[in-house]
Amino acid sequence: MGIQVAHLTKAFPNGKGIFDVSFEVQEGEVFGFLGPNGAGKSTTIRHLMGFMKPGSGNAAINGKDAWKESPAIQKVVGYLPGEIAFVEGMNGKQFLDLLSGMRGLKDFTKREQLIERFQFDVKTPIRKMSKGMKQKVGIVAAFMHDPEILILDEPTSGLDPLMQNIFIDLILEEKAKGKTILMSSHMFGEIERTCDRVGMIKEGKLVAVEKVRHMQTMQRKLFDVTVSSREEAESIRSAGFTVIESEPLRLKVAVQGDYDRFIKVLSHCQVNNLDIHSQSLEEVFMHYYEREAKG
Ligand SMILES: Nc1ncnc2c1ncn2[C@@H]1O[C@H](COP(=O)(O)OP(=O)(O)OP(=O)(O)O)[C@@H](O)[C@H]1O
Repeated sequence: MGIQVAHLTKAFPNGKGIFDVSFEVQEGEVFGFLGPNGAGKSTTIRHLMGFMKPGSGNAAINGKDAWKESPAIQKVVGYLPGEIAFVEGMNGKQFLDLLSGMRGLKDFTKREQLIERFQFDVKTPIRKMSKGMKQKVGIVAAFMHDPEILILDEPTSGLDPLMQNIFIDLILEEKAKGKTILMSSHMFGEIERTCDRVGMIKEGKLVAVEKVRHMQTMQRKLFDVTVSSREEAESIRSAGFTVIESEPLRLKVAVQGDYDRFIKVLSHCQVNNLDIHSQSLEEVFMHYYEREAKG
């Protein structure tokens, strides 16, 4: 069960679109869908919600074809669109009431908790809301019926850092309850903190799917070290690590995993200065992804 996308292709007349995209999100898994603007994240997601007919291939949720069984799917999924289409003239509460009515929602506890958590005045007319406030209404709408599957298109866009953190906590709680979640983003940080696996899409093609944990093991640390003699600098240079920058007494060395051996090499030197920088997962992905692109 969960989410399946198989060879999904949709070419727009302008030549853009998505091409042969395949991935699965297992039940209980949180999957991050990462890519730059215009890469095809929303197009893929719209197919999963049954808003678009695939050119070829298919998308399915819990074994149901997203296009053919779209009404049934929309009932069980919590969906946050990239851009929410609000009904003119409503305030936040009226909008949520409308959706609650359409879904036959009886228990409003979760909805009230979410409104409290995201701290916004639900009675504000939507046309007067900031982008962030509208996003909060969208988040409440996606989560309030406690769906088993959540499909979230750039959920933190427009949220300030405090609210981004509240959102990340919410995802982690839902994950702990066993929810299946697909979320798109162009920010690596939130994907790293929440997701089990990440798929990277570029120009309509899925270029890599990896476990976040695996990406983390590929993370390097950059040691910026200043020693007191040229001999010491040479002993570091010849120890078999990747030296990125080299001055007579100062070296920038990339170390991946074998920190202990590097520290032992340093222990024979007089270290006058030391800075350590962890390569971000985004940098790891970029390298990975350039390598994949070159084949
Ligand atoms: N209905 C459409 N007709 C023509 N082109 C489209 C249509 N929908 C999307 N596109 C194009 O397809 C590409 C993928 O768009 P999509 O919205 O899926 O990207 P995205 O990864 O979600 O980007 P963003 O981060 O900007 O939301 C873009 O070049 C977009 O202009």
